[in-house]
Amino acid sequence: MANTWWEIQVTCSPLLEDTIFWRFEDWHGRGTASERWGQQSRVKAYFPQEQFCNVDLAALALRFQQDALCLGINELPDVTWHLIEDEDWSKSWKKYWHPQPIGDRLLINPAWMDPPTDSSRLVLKLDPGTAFGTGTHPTTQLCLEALEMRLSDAQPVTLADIGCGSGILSIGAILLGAQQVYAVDTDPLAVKATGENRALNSMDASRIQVAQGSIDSLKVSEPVDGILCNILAEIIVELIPHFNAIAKESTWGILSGVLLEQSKWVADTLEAHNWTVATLWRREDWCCLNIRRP
Ligand SMILES: C[S@@+](CC[C@H](N)C(=O)[O-])C[C@H]1O[C@@H](n2cnc3c(N)ncnc32)[C@H](O)[C@@H]1O
Repeated sequence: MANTWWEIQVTCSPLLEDTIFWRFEDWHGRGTASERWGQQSRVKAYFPQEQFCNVDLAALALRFQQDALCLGINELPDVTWHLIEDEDWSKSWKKYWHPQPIGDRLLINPAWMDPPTDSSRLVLKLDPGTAFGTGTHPTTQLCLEALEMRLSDAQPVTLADIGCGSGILSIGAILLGAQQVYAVDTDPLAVKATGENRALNSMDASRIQVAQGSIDSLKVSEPVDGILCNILAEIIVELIPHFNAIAKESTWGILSGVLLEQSKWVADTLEAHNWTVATLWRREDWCCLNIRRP
């Protein structure tokens, strides 16, 4: 465990907030959080000191400015960073993360807090560690809400979770009634976090089988009923041609991590591989594609 952390703070136009948030999550920022600051947004994240040196941080600030220019935002983001000690760090980011209801049935509860006693929701306990997936990002929320709709008929289904991160979708799926989930992630820290969160939720290792790798590392013995994939569009379009190997005629999918302007590109790729977009759900600049066979 690191003793010293970078606290990076970006004050920017609300139009840039999502991009900054996503970049922080993609770089495995701990406790990524955003809040309104007058007319502006303020996004913060924490990183172990050894992850960046000052030069890296200066380059990162430049990257955010380029993001603003690419999006046609004239008001450039203000980026600051400073080092804080371990104890301050845990107080800093944990204070932004509270129990969070998602959809009608789930409640994401930080591992270090007692779940509320007055809620009838299914409690998903989570300590994301350095992995993506706290439930605060719109793409994760959209996937969980879509799962809730898909699994409400309580059919025993088997799922693949490609890019499982903290394991939030796999665990949410089991809570919502899925029988078994096969999860993979290319990041070993995500594989570890998924295993730890599975245990935190008292789920047997056989219900969520997690492995390091991508779609070809899924340990499925037969086609799955549903595919979950919340990764960036650039990666999803590379994975789509491989979906057929783990799917049957009735298999459905929930894909997110796709920016609205990328949705046509992803839909066209799906159609070229015998999939169709049944519904497209939108939150902020992101969308979630509910897919099935034509
Ligand atoms: C946006 S996070 C999603 C985490 C979680 N499933 C959620 O919905 O919040 C994407 C995850 O995909 C992983 N990833 C990236 N490329 C991948 C690939 N080609 N195959 C499998 N996982 C990948 C990343 O390491 C990251 O943990």
